[in-house]
Amino acid sequence: MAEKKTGKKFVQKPKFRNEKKYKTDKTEVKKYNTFGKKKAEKKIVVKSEKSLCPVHGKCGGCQLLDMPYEKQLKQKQKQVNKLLKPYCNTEKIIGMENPFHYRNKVHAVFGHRKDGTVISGIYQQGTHFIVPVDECLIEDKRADAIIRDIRDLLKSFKIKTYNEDTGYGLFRHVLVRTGHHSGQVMVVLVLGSPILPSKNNFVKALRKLHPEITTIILNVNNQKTSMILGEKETVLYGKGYIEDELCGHIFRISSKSFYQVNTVQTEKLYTKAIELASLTGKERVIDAYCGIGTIGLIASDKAKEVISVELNPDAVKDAIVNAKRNGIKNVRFYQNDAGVFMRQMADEGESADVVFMDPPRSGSDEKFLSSVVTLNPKRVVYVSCDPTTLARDLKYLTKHGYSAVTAVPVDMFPATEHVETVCCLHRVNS
Ligand SMILES: C[S@@+](CC[C@H](N)C(=O)[O-])C[C@H]1O[C@@H](n2cnc3c(N)ncnc32)[C@H](O)[C@@H]1O
Repeated sequence: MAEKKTGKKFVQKPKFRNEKKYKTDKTEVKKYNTFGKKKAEKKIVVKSEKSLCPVHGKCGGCQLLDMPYEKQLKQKQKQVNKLLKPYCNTEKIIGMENPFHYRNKVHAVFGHRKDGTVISGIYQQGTHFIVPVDECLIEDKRADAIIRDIRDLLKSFKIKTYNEDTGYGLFRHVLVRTGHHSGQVMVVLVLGSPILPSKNNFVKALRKLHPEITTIILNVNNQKTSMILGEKETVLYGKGYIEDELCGHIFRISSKSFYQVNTVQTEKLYTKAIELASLTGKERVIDAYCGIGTIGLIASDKAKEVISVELNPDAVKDAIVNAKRNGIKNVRFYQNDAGVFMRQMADEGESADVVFMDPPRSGSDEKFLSSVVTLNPKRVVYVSCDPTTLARDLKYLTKHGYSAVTAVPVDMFPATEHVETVCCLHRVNS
C-alpha cells in the first residue's frame, strides 16, 4: 500500500519541503502491547507532520527521514567537521544518488495481537512492543515482501509467534540478506525451539512465493536476549550463505558474519580507504576487525602481504573461503581479539607498514591503539561508523606519534543520524 504513496514517488524525486514543516509536534499516544492491549501508561512521542513513513517517530530509526537529503548531508558534514576539527580537515561528504531502500540486511520481529493477527516489525526502542512495519523506505523491497508473505504463511500453517515476556510460542524473528549485485537472497527463520512444524511444506510454499530466495536457514534462539540469532543453525534450503560482489571481488556472507549494510556506499568507502593507504605493492598491511576479509582482500593486489584479524569465527571462515574464491594468496587470517593479536605482534617485535582498522561503533581500545604505536606503521587508515569514538581514538593516536591527514565522511546510512568516516593518519617524522 505505502509503496505507491511513498516508496516509488520519493525514490524518483524526494520532495524538499519548507523547513518549518519539519518542526516536530508532540503527539500523545497510548502504548499497546504485542496483543494490542492498551497499557495504562501514556507516552509522549515526537512525530513529524506528514512524514514519509507511517511509523516515523515510533520505530526509533530514520531520525532524519523527513529532512531533504541535501540537508541531511550538510548536518552530517557539520557533525564530523566539528568532532574532527582538533585533528584534521574534513573533506566533502560522499552521499548517495538514490538514498532509499539501501539496506541489504533486514530484520523483523514477529508477534501477534490479542485477536491472533500475526504482526511483524520492529521493537519500539527499549521495549517489547512491536511497531508493525509493512515496508520501510530504507530497506530492500524484496526483503520486505518476503517478510510480509512469511507473516501470511504463519497464519496458514497455524504457527504461533514467540512471546518475549513469557517465553511461550515459537516464531521469533526473520532476517533477510540480499546480495546487491548477485541478487542472491538469504532468509533466516529464528525460532524459540528447534522444530518448525511442516518444515518441508513451509519451505516449499515460501520458495513458490519467492523463487528469488537462494537459501533458507533455521536458527534456534531459546535465550532471553536482545540478540537476534542463536548459536544453532540448520540449512533448510540452498547453500546456507549468499555471495555478493564488492569492488570486483566475490564475497561469501554467512548469517552471523558482519557485512556492510549499504553496498553502493561500501564500494565508495573501500575505494577511498585503499586510495588513502597509498599502497605501492611493497607493504606489509594489517587489516584489523576484518569481518569476512573485504578490505584486506580488495587491497591485496596493491600490497606485498596482508595480515587480517577478526573475532567472529564464522566471519573468519568466510574470509578464508573468500581469499580462495578470489585466487588471493598473500593474505593470512587470524581469529582473535584485535587488541590481543596486535599486542602479541608488537611484543614479538613484528612491524607493519600500513594498518587498516574498522572497529565496531564503540571504537577501538587502548590495548589495540598502543600496539599500533609499537608496530610503528607509516600510515593508519581508520574506518569508523561513529565519529565520536573516532575522535576519541584520534586523540590517543595523535598524542603518540601520529598526525591525522584527512577525513572523508561517507553517508552509509541515509535517513538516520549515523555517519561513516574514513580517516588517514601518518606517522610523524617518517
Ligand atoms: C564494523 S565491522 C567491519 C568489518 C569489515 N572491515 C567490513 O568492512 O565488512 C567490525 C568487525 O569487527 C569485529 N570485532 C568486534 N570486536 C572485535 C575485537 N575485539 N577484535 C576483533 N574483531 C572484532 C566484528 O565481528 C566485525 O566483523
